[in-house]
Amino acid sequence: MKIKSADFVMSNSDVTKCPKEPLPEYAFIGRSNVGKSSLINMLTERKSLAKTSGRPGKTQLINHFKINENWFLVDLPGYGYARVSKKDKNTFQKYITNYFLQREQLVCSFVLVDIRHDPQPIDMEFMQWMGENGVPFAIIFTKADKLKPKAIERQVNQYLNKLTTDMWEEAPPHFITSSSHRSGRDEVLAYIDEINGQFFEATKK
Ligand SMILES: Nc1nc2c(ncn2[C@@H]2O[C@H](COP(=O)(O)OP(=O)(O)OP(=O)(O)O)[C@@H](O)[C@H]2O)c(=O)[nH]1
Repeated sequence: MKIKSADFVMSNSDVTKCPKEPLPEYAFIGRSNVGKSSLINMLTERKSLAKTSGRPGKTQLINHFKINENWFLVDLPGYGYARVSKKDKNTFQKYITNYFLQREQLVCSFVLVDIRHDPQPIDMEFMQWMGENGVPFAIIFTKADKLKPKAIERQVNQYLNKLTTDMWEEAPPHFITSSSHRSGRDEVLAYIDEINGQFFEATKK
């Protein structure tokens, strides 16, 4: 997929105020500092569509970007940031939960995990919650440039084994990416393209 346009549309914390256009939507979520902003900038070929920084936990809203005038990319707040107060955490959980459960045009979410880390309870719990609530998702492993191929394979297998042993028969789709090396981009975009095709085919009927 060629990215012809990528435009910021709005930020808010209320799912009912999200854009009304019936376009397929893809949410990106993961632990703070996982490399989400860098990934979004790599995918869209924009230097700072999503703001990158070394300061974890800065995105606190549901951020909509319109891509190629025919799908939405949604940048969600990072979870598990220790310095966010308990009150903020509860508010965060509520509006993010509402977003996942109520946003009809959300066709797939990408859960980002740092490939260097072993499966963390917070990520597993989140994926389990997505599965239980029928929210389709794929996993994006980030920062693959930090590991050698053998170690990448080991980490990916660890995740997939854990998911298939503890949760489901089949593991969700997964992608291995590095924003620093610009790898995995074509695969993620091809996947989005494929789902977009299915979405527009289904809405024609
Ligand atoms: N080596 C390497 N570092 C990366 C990669 N992607 C991001 N980083 C670094 O990881 C840190 C966090 O990156 P961000 O893209 O800001 O992460 P984020 O998930 O948006 O962070 P939050 O604001 O906490 O949500 C930065 O120091 C990035 O330079 C990658 O592919 N490879």
